[in-house]
Amino acid sequence: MDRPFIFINSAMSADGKLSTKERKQVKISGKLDFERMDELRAHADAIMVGIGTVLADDPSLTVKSPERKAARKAAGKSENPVRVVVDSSARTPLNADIFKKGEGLRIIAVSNSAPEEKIRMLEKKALVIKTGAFRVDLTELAAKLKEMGINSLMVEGGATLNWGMLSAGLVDEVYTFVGNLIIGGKTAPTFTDGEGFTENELLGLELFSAEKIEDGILLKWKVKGKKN
Ligand SMILES: NC(=O)c1ccc[n+]([C@@H]2O[C@H](COP(=O)([O-])OP(=O)(O)OC[C@H]3O[C@@H](n4cnc5c(N)ncnc54)[C@H](O)[C@@H]3O)[C@@H](O)[C@H]2O)c1
Ligand SMILES: Nc1nc(=O)c(N)c(NC[C@H](O)[C@H](O)[C@H](O)COP(=O)(O)O)[nH]1
Repeated sequence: MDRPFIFINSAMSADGKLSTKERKQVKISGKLDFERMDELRAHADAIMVGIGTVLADDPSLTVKSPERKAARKAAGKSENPVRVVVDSSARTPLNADIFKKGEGLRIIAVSNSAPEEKIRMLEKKALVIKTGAFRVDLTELAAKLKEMGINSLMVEGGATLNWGMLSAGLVDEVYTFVGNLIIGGKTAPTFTDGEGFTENELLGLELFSAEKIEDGILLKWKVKGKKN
């Protein structure tokens, strides 16, 4: 395959929302689900988020457990997976936590229409990859990551990037933790936003695991391709 193995891991409310209508982060996962997420991060070659998530949550995307960081080191890897931001217009703030915290390569994926001056500033902190005219070409980006030796890629949202990856046929597996709360709001981000599929484009999934974790449930799906 000319791209890495790609999976999405997200936490959503019982009504399918990723955050509130103000795009404010909500604690959906409990301690055990955050531990599971840390384990997934520690085993991934790279983690990817959209610029919407960086602007809303300012995540560091680092491995948290000292034991897992040490295990990565012992295996000759950096403490953290490569951190990738999909950011067509190069809006990533220069003081974002992904730059401030932890060691390891950062990649900012921009489009060819991103402002050159901002790209030069980002290049002091990260590798900048340009693909696509106005929007990052996710297929080309995935192929470039593979060329760099990235064999497993964990996508951590948000709603628009999930759509971009799923609709481009770039996702092998989807892990959704469904938490014990309702967020509501028709403008609150859901697991997959974007344009949405029409009736005859729907994406089929196969459930391969359902596990109760604290007061929620973790569902694991394989992506099977077009449903009909
Ligand atoms: N609960 C969770 O697990 C979880 C995880 C991550 C984010 N979130 C939430 O999701 C929200 C952010 O989601 P969002 O949808 O606003 O932003 P996002 O993180 O999905 O980023 C979207 C941006 O990615 C960029 N992009 C570039 N090329 C693209 C392409 N080809 N396809 C798709 N996107 C492309 C665009 O600039 C787009 O605006 C926040 O509220 C955050 O708290 C929740
Ligand atoms: N798995 C998960 N459960 C949640 O309940 C929740 N709100 C998020 N939200 C994802 C979001 O982007 C977080 O901000 C990053 O998971 C934080 O990452 P850092 O700790 O900064 O590395 N993710």
